[in-house]
Amino acid sequence: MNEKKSIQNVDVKGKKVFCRVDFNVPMQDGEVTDDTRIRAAIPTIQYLIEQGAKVILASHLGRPKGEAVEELRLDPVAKRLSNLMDRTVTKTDEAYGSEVDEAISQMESGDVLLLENVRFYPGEEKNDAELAKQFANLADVYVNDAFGAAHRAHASTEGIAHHIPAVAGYLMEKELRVLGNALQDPDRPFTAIIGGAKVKDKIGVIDNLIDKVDNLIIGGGLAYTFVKAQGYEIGKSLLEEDKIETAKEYMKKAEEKGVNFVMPVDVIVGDDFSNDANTQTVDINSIPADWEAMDIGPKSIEKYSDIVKNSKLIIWNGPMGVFELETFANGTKGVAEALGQTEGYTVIGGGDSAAAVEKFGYSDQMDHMSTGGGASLEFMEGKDLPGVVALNDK
Ligand SMILES: Nc1ncnc2c1ncn2[C@@H]1O[C@H](COP(=O)(O)OP(=O)(O)O)[C@@H](O)[C@H]1O
Ligand SMILES: O=C(OP(=O)(O)O)[C@H](O)COP(=O)(O)O
Ligand SMILES: [Mg+2]
Repeated sequence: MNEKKSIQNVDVKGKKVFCRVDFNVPMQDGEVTDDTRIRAAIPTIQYLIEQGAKVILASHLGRPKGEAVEELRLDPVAKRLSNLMDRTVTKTDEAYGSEVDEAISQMESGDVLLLENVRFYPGEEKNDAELAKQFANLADVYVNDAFGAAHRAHASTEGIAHHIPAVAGYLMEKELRVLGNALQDPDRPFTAIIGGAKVKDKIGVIDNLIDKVDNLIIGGGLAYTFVKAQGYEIGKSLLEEDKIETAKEYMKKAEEKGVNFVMPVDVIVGDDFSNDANTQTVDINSIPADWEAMDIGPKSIEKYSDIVKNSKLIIWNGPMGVFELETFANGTKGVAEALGQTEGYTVIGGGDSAAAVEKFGYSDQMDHMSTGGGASLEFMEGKDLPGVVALNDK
């Protein structure tokens, strides 16, 4: 990262700045339920304002797959940012085009504009060259502060950087510095806890983590592809069918390398994806058909907590269960508590994991709360992040 230009190495005074942020925040009923990622981007936005730049913010929200989805518009995000910064944030209903051109032409130094969800355009995730140019045409300088999306080579995270001067924002810099330091010659025992719902994205990370960690704990929706790979039935639990063989290979590799591969020993199953679901606590080999495993059970929490308390470095990405529903929150709460109590160095990554830790009141006890889940995992694996690679060298 040292070799990439940062916001301080470029003149932004009075310039139009396209600033990619990760405002992919948890939402419910049109309200932002956790604004960690919005707050994390404020130092960069504030700096740009102080420099008299015209700040054009861009972000994705959710996975709208290239078309406009009403619930994924960024208006609630603009409102929250405006409240947090106590200033007007103009929001456009497009991310480029005549409405945007008009709004930018009205901007004065220090004004802040938020473009519409960039994933409403099919070219965003395809890293379409034309769309990247459209974005670049809006501004003089590109700042990437979206660490949480830096593992994506998309038009607003990668493509645009090839057209105008491109530098890292403060959040991007801080994330790379802190995560880089933690991973350099890690203290041991080194434990990784991986959960969450983005199974396809995250399962591959395990391969490289096995080469680095002493304990690899699996939980959340990610666990059940492994449970299935062990030969147990998983009812209606989250499954990535075509990753079962991969899961088997990873478990074998962990055994060969002497890595302690830790799976849930019991789970809470529900008959409905709601707080009113009927629930049962069952051993991992007894998940009933037609039920869905939505949290880890008490024996698993205890097992995971013991390992966490005896570790010197713990990285955690992905909730242990559907923590948004109180009925299935105990696993995530229990693991968060153990991380809060351990003397080891704790790194939490991911929009939803950070939201959970915040919700349960443990964020002050963590050593580093990363805004990136998939991004922090890929970085810690040693992979290059396309959103960083594309920035200008010093
Ligand atoms: N057993 C499970 N079944 C279904 N979804 C789950 C399960 N455990 C966790 N989840 C969901 O995983 C989501 C977060 O996953 P992910 O985005 O991968 O994590 P992060 O944002 O921390 O990187 C949460 O919304 C949570 O409800
Ligand atoms: O929320 C995000 O990642 P995370 O769930 O791993 O924390 C980022 O905004 C990336 O989103 P994406 O996984 O839809 O590309
Ligand atoms: Mg997430």
